[in-house]
Amino acid sequence: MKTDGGSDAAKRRAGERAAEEIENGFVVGLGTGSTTAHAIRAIGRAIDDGLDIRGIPTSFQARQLALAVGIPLTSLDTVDGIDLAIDGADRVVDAPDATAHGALIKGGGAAHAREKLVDTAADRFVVVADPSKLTDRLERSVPVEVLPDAHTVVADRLAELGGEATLRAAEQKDGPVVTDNGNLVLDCEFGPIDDPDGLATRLSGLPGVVEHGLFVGVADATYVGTDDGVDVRRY
Ligand SMILES: O=C[C@H](O)[C@H](O)[C@H](O)COP(=O)(O)O
Repeated sequence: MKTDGGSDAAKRRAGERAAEEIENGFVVGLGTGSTTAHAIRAIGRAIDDGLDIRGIPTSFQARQLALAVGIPLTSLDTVDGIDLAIDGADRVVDAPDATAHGALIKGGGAAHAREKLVDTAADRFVVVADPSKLTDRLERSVPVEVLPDAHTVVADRLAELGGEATLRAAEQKDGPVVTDNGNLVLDCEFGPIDDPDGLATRLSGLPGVVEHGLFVGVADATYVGTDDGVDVRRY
């Protein structure tokens, strides 16, 4: 599984705390990544103890883990809604006085397209993170999932927006990362992103872009695991 540093104990505290929010009968969006994996394992243990819920995974990885720990699965087109989504993030803006407070960059594991679909469909979306993910403003590259035929055209459009795009390369395969949806990922460096909402709108408008990793105004709370507990930010 891809990881991005951070303490595993802090990730576990955040994930397990978020899993405690789940009530009997919930439909739960199951995010992707090493932090959410702790929530998924905790949900599996709660199911062993009698909790009755259904999960909607956001990736192949989340689905495999959910199956392994015994979470009954369903799909977006089978349910009336999602009660709660739990998902990780690569960066979380932690600046209460800034309009971007709570904005996220996701997609370090190339799962952001399905994650955004599920996270935005949920009545409540809780981010789980360790302190290494918190930042005053977004500076990390933005993952942009593109149709395979579109990667050079989109890279040119991203350059016009001031970004430098790199096609994400696979690590144990020659060639690019191919997403769960059969697409490619451009990681785009914009430098400091002062207006994530505006950039998100421009990225969404580019033909060939399937989804980008800026999540602005989507999260309802972030649970930050620490050395000895969990700090909660509500938005
Ligand atoms: O595509 C992957 C997702 O957006 C992950 O939720 C994100 O990369 C955070 O993963 P982790 O909890 O492993 O840092």
